[in-house]
Amino acid sequence: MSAPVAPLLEVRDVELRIGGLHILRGVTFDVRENEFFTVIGPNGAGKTSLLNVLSRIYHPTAGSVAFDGRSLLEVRRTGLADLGIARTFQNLALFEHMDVMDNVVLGRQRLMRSGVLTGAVWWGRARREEAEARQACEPLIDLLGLGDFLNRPIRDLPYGIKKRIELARALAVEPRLLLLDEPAAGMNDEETEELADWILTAKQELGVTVVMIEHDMGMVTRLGDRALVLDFGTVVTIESPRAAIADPRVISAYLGDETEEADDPTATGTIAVGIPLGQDRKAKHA
Ligand SMILES: Nc1ncnc2c1ncn2[C@@H]1O[C@H](COP(=O)(O)OP(=O)(O)OP(=O)(O)O)[C@@H](O)[C@H]1O
Repeated sequence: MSAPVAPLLEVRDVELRIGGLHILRGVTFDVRENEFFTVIGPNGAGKTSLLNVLSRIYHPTAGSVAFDGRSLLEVRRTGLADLGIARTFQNLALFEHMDVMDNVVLGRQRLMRSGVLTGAVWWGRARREEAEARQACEPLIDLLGLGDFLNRPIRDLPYGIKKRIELARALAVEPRLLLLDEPAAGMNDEETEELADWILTAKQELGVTVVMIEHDMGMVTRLGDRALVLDFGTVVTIESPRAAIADPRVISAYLGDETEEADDPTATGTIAVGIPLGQDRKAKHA
């Protein structure tokens, strides 16, 4: 009998308190290698805070986070790329005046030995490395269908393409684990559908493990192997996305006190997206 494979990411009893707020409460889950793991939950549930813990922006008050058997809590944020962890943000973080290729190549910095300063000294080596980095990014540019936009400044491109460039830049790190924070935020249905295709293509071709926060339930059910549902910083359930959005505990988490007034929240495939964070929800964090 073969030994069970250890999870790639192990999160145990994570607590996060900031000021008077208790943001994450005993959050525990595993992500398996090659899995597409999604995190859903109402506004203010703690999803981005959880991603901030995984990407070392927030240090948890208690609990442990291990990546490939090693504690992440001893790793600096700047060391994540070396470990093979990359992240995208809810708001685009691209250099608007630079072209597509330059933005994507920036993602490879950790793989280049010459930094900006050493580059000034070892000009020749830096030039060579940059040329190699550009060459190494070409298959990724092709994979994500960005070839036609290569030398265009980011600022001239539509939002949907910019999101794809951000994905390419994160993938240029050659990560084992990719953290996506609401990739479909601000996109229309068509753009969302298209981005979902690109994410799936990248995942399949590059064999990367993904943790994705997303409000668009169509995207979550289409891409996700499992969904972790957070509410008030607590894990409500971890199950297949379809089972999760039909789970009465999840429906009631999304609807809060409005359960009796609402029709079937899953009917549109976008369960309760945009339900505002009411006073009751805020009070419960304290
Ligand atoms: N640095 C911080 N300082 C104070 N409060 C914070 C901080 N970070 C997060 N919070 C609070 O923690 C709670 C959870 O926020 P978080 O952004 O993680 O939720 P979310 O589930 O990602 O919400 P949304 O879906 O609206 O993005 C919120 O009440 C938020 O105001």
